[in-house]
Amino acid sequence: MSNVSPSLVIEDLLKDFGPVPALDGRMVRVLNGISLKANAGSVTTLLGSNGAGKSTTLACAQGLLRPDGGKVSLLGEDPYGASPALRSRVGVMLQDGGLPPSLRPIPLLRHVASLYRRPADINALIERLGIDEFANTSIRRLSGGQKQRVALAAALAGNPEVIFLDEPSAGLDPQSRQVVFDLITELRDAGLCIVLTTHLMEDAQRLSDYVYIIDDGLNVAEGTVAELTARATHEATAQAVTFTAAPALALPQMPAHLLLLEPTPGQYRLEGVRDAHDLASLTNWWAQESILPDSLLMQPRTLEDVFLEIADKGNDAN
Ligand SMILES: Nc1ncnc2c1ncn2[C@@H]1O[C@H](COP(=O)(O)OP(=O)(O)OP(=O)(O)O)[C@@H](O)[C@H]1O
Repeated sequence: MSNVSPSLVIEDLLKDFGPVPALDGRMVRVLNGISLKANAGSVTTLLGSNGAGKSTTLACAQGLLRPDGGKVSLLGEDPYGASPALRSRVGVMLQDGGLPPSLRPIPLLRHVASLYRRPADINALIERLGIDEFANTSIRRLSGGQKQRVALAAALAGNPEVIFLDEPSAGLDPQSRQVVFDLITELRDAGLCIVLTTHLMEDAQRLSDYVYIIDDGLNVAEGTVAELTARATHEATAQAVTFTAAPALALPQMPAHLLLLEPTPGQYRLEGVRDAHDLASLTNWWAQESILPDSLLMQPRTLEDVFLEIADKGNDAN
């Protein structure tokens, strides 16, 4: 770990919305004490289900919303009501784009870049993100994925040190998604602090250096993808082994923590495998019955498994 201070520090963040008419005019607390840090040269991801509080956390981190408690420090300053000097060091890509609908993308991007003292090479960004392909279409008529690409270019136009990306891959086709992912990785390698939100586990797994899992306005787990998935292998639900063999085999008795199923004819699945002994329960049966599977797959833990376990625990506790 470097001794450089984190670009973003959030401590015990609280945020209330309301009054909400459906709740007899009461306020509703949507952030319940979120704490996190994000470093330069790193992709920090807030992962959580719909309504978990990710966008609200970003809005407080960017200074768009005033927190009701806790502290936010962005590049050493409180971002709420911050100086223009701080704002020029930060790029923001909002979930709904926030782009003026009647303008065409390229004049818009050139204008945004001209507002900054040290703008990015806007032509290079336009080419990189394929924006010239729809240069003559107004923002209003762009597809969701095209708008996303323009919004990303606008967020990068000022050459920011920190960039906030709210669901950057939403609505993108596989090719554009790859372009955006490569760009994010390059910006990270160039030293930017990138903070993004997603509820897509695969995106989080591919892009993140550090992940915070947010649930009900609180960070409930954190770590690198490797740390989060490794931790889960020691927990109750472990890896699954799937294999294909002749259909309708008589299934043997397995140790109580293992579950052997044939979900579809000839496709078998052993759940709850924690160690080599568990695997031996399976291979001993194959040896006794002279079964040689046609295919075999160990399924490593994914962020999705970790996320679902945490969500299950949350539901059990409620
Ligand atoms: N202005 C508002 N007034 C009342 N409630 C709000 C307001 N803005 C957000 N909320 C509520 O706050 C909660 C958190 O919303 P937020 O947008 O931060 O979630 P999210 O994790 O980003 O979700 P998603 O993945 O769906 O974008 C939700 O229950 C939402 O309905």
